[in-house]
Amino acid sequence: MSEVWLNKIAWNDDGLVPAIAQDADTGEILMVAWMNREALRKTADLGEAVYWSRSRKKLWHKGEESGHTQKVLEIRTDCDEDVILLKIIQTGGIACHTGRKSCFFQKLDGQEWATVEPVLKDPHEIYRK
Ligand SMILES: N=c1c2ncn([C@@H]3O[C@H](COP(=O)(O)OP(=O)(O)OP(=O)(O)O)[C@@H](O)[C@H]3O)c2ncn1[C@@H]1O[C@H](COP(=O)(O)O)[C@@H](O)[C@H]1O
Ligand SMILES: [Mg+2]
Ligand SMILES: [Zn+2]
Repeated sequence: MSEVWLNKIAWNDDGLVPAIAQDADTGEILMVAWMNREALRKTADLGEAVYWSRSRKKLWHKGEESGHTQKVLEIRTDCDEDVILLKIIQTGGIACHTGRKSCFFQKLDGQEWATVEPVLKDPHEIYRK
């Protein structure tokens, strides 16, 4: 198989690489998750973000439950090929399972982490649990 492009990635000891999802329009960082080989291959094939869930130990097609899929416009890696950057369009405008746009909603304020982004939708309405 011609998977030279996948061999180039510096997979960690668990066979994973961190993947950053960035809003293709605004440049905002929406989330960071993990990919294994299969996840990256599927992401490229599908044109939608597929991660590896470390706790659930399975491929995770982002949005499979919430509908908040991520359309992938571009896949990049960095100079030493140990991180993946996805330029995406976020379906529903919500990447985070807390109902916020971005997972990066906590900001250091002195000695405390302050929540600085609004919940756009109640997670109980997004997830049936
Ligand atoms: N939807 C999310 C979600 N969205 C963004 N993120 C971020 O992505 C990171 C995923 O990396 P991890 O390896 O820590 O993921 P994980 O711990 O294996 O995932 P969970 O066990 O938390 O589900 C998290 O740390 C969050 O910052 C999410 N992490 C988990 N989920 C869960 O994924 C499931 C499916 O959600 P949808 O994909 O939106 O349908 C639901 O159960 C959600 O709770
Ligand atoms: Mg987690
Ligand atoms: Zn989140």
